[in-house]
Parts: sequence; C-alpha cells; structure tokens
Amino acid sequence: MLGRKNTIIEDAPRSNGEHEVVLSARDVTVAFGDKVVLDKLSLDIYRGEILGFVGASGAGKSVLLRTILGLNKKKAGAIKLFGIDVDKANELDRQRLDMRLGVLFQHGALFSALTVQENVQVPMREYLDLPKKLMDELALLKIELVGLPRDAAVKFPSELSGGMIKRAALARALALDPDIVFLDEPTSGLDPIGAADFDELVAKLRDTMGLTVYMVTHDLDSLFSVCDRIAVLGNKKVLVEGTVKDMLASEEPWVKSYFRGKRARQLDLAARN
Ligand SMILES: Nc1ncnc2c1ncn2[C@@H]1O[C@H](COP(=O)(O)OP(=O)(O)OP(=O)(O)O)[C@@H](O)[C@H]1O
Repeated sequence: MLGRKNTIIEDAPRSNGEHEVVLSARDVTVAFGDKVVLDKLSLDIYRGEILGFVGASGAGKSVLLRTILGLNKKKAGAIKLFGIDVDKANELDRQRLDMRLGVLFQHGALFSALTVQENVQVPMREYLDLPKKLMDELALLKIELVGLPRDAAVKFPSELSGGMIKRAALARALALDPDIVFLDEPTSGLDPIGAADFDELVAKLRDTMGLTVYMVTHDLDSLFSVCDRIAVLGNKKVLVEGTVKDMLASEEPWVKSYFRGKRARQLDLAARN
C-alpha cells in the first residue's frame, strides 16, 4: 500500500447496500449564469465511511460541498440528508438537520478574536441553550477529544500552530456531536507528520464515534491511508467511485494520471523504503 500508515482500510467496501445512506445527491445541477459547474451529479455516502472526494482544481468540489450545505442554490436535482429531502424540509427540520452536520472549512476559519474554547462554543450558542459552566465543560471535552492540551482552550488562533488550528476547527465541527462531518482539504498546509496525525485522528473519531466523514482532499496520502471510498469529480459529475484498488485499476485518463502518476509513484517508492 502506498504512502502513510494504512491505519484502517483494507479495501473493505462499505457501500454494498447493507449500509444506511446518510447523504444522497441525485441529478444535482448547479450553474452560475450560463456556466454549468455540476451537471446531473449523483453520489451516495454511507454511515460510518470516510469518503475522499477528489478532482482537478476548479472541477467543482467546493461548489458541491456548498450546495450540500445549502449555501449554493441548485438548478435541478435532489439532496437528501438522513433520508430527508432538504428542499422539502421545513425550518425546524432544516435546523435539526444542520445540527447533525459538522463542517471544517478549508482554512480552519476560526474566529480570530475568540479563544479556542469560545470558538468551539459558537455552534453551541447558536443551537443549544445551556448554562455557561456546562458549555465550558463540553468545549473542553471536544478540545481533548481532538488531541489538544487543555491549556489550548484559552489560546487565540494566532497563538496556535497550523496543526493545532486544524484540530481546534475540528473540535468546533464536532461541537454538536454531528453524524457527519465535511472536511474541506483538512491536511492542506500541514507537514507530512502533522497531516498523518490528523488523518489518524479522523480515522479514530470515525471508529470510536461512528462518524461519517466527507473529505475533500488533494492529499494522496490521505486517500490511500484513511479513505474507505473515493469519488472523483470530473466532467461536471462523479466520474469514478470506488476503493483505492478501483482507482488504481481505472483507465479514466485523469484518474490514471492522478493515482498512477509521478507523485503517486514517488509515494509508493517512499513507502517501500
Ligand atoms: N459563486 C460563484 N460564482 C460564479 N462561479 C463560481 C462561483 N463559485 C464557484 N464558481 C466556479 O465554479 C467552478 C468550480 O469551483 P470550485 O471552487 O468548486 O472548484 P474546486 O474543485 O473546489 O477547486 P479547488 O480544488 O481549486 O479548490 C470554478 O470555475 C469557479 O470559478
């Protein structure tokens, strides 16, 4: 196996129909003016899996993520979360759905004027009505859960390393005990050891909390080491989806050059040495 430690997966399919679909996108079309970015895209995500979502720069990965989160409008198609069509959900249902989703945006997006603990409490304040003491304890629990020391709670983002910022942002994404977390390039900007540690944390959370993970990534190491399944975005839809093995066997030109190109071969060599 290529790259970093292969902590969890041995190409075990979690997608064979025995697993609950947590998120389904059907024939989703998104356009900005005349420019169609996603064209009848369909995708399912299963409970407890780590799905890696890849595609060329500008292919529409962020647009799809934003569309799933309700931040972009669709032109056509349907998105169901936990079996509920988001377009048909009333305000209360939508709020309940939102509480089941955690999001880590690409650059961590912590509020710079708030401490780590206060950042983690932002979703709690938005959705829950809890006494401050309880919120403080809950936030500390999340901070420890992501492997940060307790004293990180009172620090501001500017006082943290890149890896600590990602962990703090993950703690915030986990604030409401979501069923699914969306991670947008979580290891970008981290050194290989920091990135490997982060991947390991994600796998551990999946294993211990039964979390479902949707991970947009360019990081081949992450794809090889922690993703159960990979979906490749191209030509405005999901071009190929499957296990690492499927990716390595694919003759789709972009998939081939991505997974069997120079960088992949370098990783393979590094892993063998
Ligand atoms: N609000 C918008 N208005 C107009 N065009 C947009 C908007 N948002 C995204 N796009 C266009 O949609 C296309 C897909 O962008 P997107 O950011 O989803 O790519 P990506 O796959 O996430 O790329 P990267 O890997 O570089 O982050 C791009 O051509 C982008 O310019």
